[in-house]
Amino acid sequence: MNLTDYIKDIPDFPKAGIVFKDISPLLANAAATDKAIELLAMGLHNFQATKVVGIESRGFLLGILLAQHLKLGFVPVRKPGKLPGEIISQNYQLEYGEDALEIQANSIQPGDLVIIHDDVLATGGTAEAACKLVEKCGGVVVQCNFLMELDFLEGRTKIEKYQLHSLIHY
Ligand SMILES: O=P(O)(O)OC[C@H]1O[C@H](OP(=O)(O)OP(=O)(O)O)[C@H](O)[C@@H]1O
Ligand SMILES: Nc1ncnc2[nH]cnc12
Repeated sequence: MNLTDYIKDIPDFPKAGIVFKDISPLLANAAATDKAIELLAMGLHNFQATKVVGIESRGFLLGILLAQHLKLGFVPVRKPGKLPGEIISQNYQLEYGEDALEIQANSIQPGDLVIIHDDVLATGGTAEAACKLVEKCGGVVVQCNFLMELDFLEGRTKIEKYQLHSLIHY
């Protein structure tokens, strides 16, 4: 099975000039989803991870399945104003402007070994902010894990100090 058969290019979405990588066909196919999780999890047992962190919103979809597959708890990193209780925030640069991500302060304990999952690594700002949030909580990022990496955007340069694994490169 070739997972790229289940990822559809949508030209000019959400803006003109962007080719959006739509994972809906993959999610709609149980065997393809299963294969993606099996491949994402490969080698991860070696990291002795204690948590999987998924980034809102598409990072939740496979992130929770990955956490279950590894028998680990799942922790959401969310866009501002979505999480209750004590939260920790991290600002990051977008192509134009700034955004922020948040995590619940007690969701990661000092010493937790964390796998960060998202569907896409593009410019890398989102993943870098998620890594910083985990570290602000005292956790250690043991791997950043992506279904897809858009190589031409060079997002990996922002998170080059971490272990990085992307299943599919464009
Ligand atoms: O590497 P970057 O340039 O930071 O971009 C990658 C992020 O962009 C997308 O999320 P988006 O903001 O579209 O949100 P969504 O997952 O809720 O659709 C994707 O799911 C990653 O989280
Ligand atoms: N081209 C793209 N397709 C899907 N998600 C993205 N996130 C950032 N760039 C993306």
